[in-house]
Amino acid sequence: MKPTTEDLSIRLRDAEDGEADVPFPDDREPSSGRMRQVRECSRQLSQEDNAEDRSMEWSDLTFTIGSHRILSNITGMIEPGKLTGVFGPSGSGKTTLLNILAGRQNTKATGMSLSGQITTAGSPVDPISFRSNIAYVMQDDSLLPFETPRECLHFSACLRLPRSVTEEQRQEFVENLLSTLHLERCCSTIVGSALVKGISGGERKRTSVGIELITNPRMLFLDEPLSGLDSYAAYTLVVALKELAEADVPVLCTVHQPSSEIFAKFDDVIILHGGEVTYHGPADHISTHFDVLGYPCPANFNPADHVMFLLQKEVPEKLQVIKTSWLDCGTFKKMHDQIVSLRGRSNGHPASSATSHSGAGFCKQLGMLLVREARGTIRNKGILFARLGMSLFLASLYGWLFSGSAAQGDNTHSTEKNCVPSNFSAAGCTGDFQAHFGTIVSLGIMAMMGAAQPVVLQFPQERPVFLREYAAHQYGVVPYFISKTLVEMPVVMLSQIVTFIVTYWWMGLHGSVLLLVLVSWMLGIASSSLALLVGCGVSSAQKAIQLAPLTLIPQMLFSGLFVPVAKIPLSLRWARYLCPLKYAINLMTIIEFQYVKDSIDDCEQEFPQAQCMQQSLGWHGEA
Ligand SMILES: Nc1ncnc2c1ncn2[C@@H]1O[C@H](COP(=O)(O)OP(=O)(O)OP(=O)(O)O)[C@@H](O)[C@H]1O
Repeated sequence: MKPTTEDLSIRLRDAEDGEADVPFPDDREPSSGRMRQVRECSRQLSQEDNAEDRSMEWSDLTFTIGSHRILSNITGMIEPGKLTGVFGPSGSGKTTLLNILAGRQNTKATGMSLSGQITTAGSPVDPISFRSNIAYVMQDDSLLPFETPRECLHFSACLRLPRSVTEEQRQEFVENLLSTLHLERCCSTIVGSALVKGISGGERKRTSVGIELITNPRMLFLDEPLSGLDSYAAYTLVVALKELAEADVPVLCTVHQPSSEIFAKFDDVIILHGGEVTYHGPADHISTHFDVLGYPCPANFNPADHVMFLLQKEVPEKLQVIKTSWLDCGTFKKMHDQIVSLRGRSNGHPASSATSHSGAGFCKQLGMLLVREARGTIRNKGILFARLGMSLFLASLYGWLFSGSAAQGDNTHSTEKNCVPSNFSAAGCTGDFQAHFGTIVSLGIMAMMGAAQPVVLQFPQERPVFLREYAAHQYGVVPYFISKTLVEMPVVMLSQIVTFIVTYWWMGLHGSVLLLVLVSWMLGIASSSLALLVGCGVSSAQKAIQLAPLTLIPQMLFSGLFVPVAKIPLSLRWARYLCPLKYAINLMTIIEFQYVKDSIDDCEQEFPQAQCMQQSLGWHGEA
């Protein structure tokens, strides 16, 4: 005969009574030496002590999007001293639960609704305003590829620890953290990326954890920290997390498929299925729980695998029985009573929220960002040489294409009568003048594109790092932008010098080479700032590439090459004031054609070509 839900509940209670010497929650003896030292050190350095508030409880959490119930009546808690894992099949709601508790899930958009209560040490919290108290390590590591683990930790320590902390203390803390996370061997190797080999995935993950430990967080959440790691790297990371938990920081992490060694490291586990809890309690009690429900774990079988297979192969009616039995069992009731008692003690007082603002002032932020940006630019030799190589190649191509096209005007001042340069054809603004003016416009366009193109992709790639650091109040937008621009300036200058060294004599230009380099450099800076703006407005590199022409192509239309300024419809003519390219081309043509300007002024009435040039260049108040 099939056991009823009531029978199962009684059997579960009996089984739990037999284990009365393992109370929930259990008080394990903290074993970690080094992690505890790091915690103590960060607590002292950040001058905060909130050890008592380090628990989180949630009850009856239900989250729906439209008609889709993603989480259903979830109740649970995490406590200091414990490493808690959230397990479950794909799509069971693990990430959603973690994000809601961490205040990183948008729950207020149209069609979304969240109900239930979240408290910390019994005091109600709004997860979004409490989020700065929770360190969160995302599934994809947000680290800069050309920084080393030591530099990442040092950067974070400089900007997040209070100003009273000395440089020696900071360095000592960083070294301590590196050795606690077993990062000594790779501390001077770059992090790397998909294209550049760097430290291993496990080391990257431990670096991310280290960054979050700088400011003494109340709790640490990690989304799928073991994904992509080999079994040993995954194990060492879990050992580090366990040590951290034992040093009084509750750690909650989602895990897809833990090995038995990893599973054994967890103190508590939450098993989700279809947005509902099937088990939440001590990891070493899970086999007994499912055994009582009629699903004994075979000998020498990983209990996590056993439960995961069970949840995926069992029919819906039986799964419903498992879920109902959980709400009826003693483990759940003890946890529920503990939550009620904690909330009763706090008397509904809202939780204190320690907001961590940058420990550094504006100049310190700017200095740190400048050093990091310059370091990244110098180390990223591939991109640096590609930029300079591209300038060299394009300059050679342009030089070849326009070779000598500007040189023919040298006889301009030679005769009194023929005062307009000989390169102005009788057909008007076409022919040689067009080629001469074309050299200037194409140099301008090259400066604009060459500076904008690399930057437009840069921010979308760095976006996760910026968002993480900005959310942690490490620095403001202004120092970030200034540092990027300041580091971009010498790079743009270098590529303009390369361009003009190749083209100036080859094309036979007349204007001052220094002024031409200066103007195209300013154009490059303006264009890279514009590209940064486009990059900031979109979430991915692909979108940035698609949007970039929107800002660059209209500038070319107002350059004066395709249609003279005077012929642009009045209703559109104002737009040229928004185009750095137009300003630069005006300046460059004034510099380049200065030697014929007087002649053109003198001959304006006599030669229609001269008037045409006045219009193209925007002289006589048209610019
Ligand atoms: N914005 C959304 N709109 C509709 N459904 C969503 C949305 N976000 C998540 N879901 C659904 O919620 C369920 C839970 O998603 P969640 O990412 O939390 O699962 P998970 O357990 O973390 O899965 P995995 O292990 O594969 O990452 C899934 O069925 C998913 O399709």
